[in-house]
Amino acid sequence: MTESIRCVVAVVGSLNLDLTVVVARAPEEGETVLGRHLRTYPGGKGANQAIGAARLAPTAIVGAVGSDHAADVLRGVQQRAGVDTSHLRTTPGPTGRAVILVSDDGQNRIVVVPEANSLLEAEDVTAALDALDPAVVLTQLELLPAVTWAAAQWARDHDRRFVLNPSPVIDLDEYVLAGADPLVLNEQEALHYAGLPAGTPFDAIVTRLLEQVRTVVITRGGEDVVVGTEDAIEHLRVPQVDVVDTTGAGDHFAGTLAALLGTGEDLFAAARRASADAARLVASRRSDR
Ligand SMILES: OC[C@H]1O[C@H](O)[C@H](O)[C@@H]1O
Repeated sequence: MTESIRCVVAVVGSLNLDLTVVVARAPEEGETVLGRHLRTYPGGKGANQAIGAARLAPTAIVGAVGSDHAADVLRGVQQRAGVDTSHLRTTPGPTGRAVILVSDDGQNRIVVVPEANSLLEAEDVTAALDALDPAVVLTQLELLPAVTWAAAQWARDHDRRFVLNPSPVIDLDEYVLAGADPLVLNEQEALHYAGLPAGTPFDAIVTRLLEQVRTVVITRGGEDVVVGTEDAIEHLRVPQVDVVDTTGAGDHFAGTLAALLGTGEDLFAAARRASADAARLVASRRSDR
């Protein structure tokens, strides 16, 4: 008899087919620019995070895709990465899409059209987490607020680690924020949730966030990663690389971090390793990842 492997990370999250246009520079308002080429890639913050986590620990994705070809593509990509897709719902209609502009400096601008992602319901999440019984629940904010709430509530009720990547930025319920351990976010998101203006010193931002959440990890691109707990705030150095495409790097960071935390790594060590992995990703084209 084969023993089933315990799920370490359950990613409650979005899956999108990314339509990516590479441009020399992003257009200004009212301006037209020529794109270099258009490519499609499997994406969605949840899907990207699940792939990052699955490299290090048994991982499942809890989400929804549509009933189109994109759904087959995304499910196949998850399965080939070793992600358990048995809690991926198929809903009538299209799968989520994202339109992404990547400019020559490697930076991106993203518009997400949620489609099937917005059909995932709180009950789906609770039932899936009951069945998977993960050590860590990782989520972001491309799903309905009630779904995020259900993920946070399940983790709290079952005393499991809740890793929250509050992206894209919305006005988030205090209850959801309070469970975050850690809250994983970038600089702009950190300013928003801290309610502080640009230019505020990072330790002050972390201190403010720690009034709302248990632990904080702020990724600052090539600058550093700031990790805050009730005992210490540390600025971790990140590897310096030539930036090719930053798309999905933050997701990869969050997935890696969740997997390492789920396997018993300490937060500072996990953030160090996750930033090294994310740096490697940023230095490569998505087609080569
Ligand atoms: O973080 C990058 C991701 O954001 C959006 O979800 C896109 O689908 C893309 O893959």
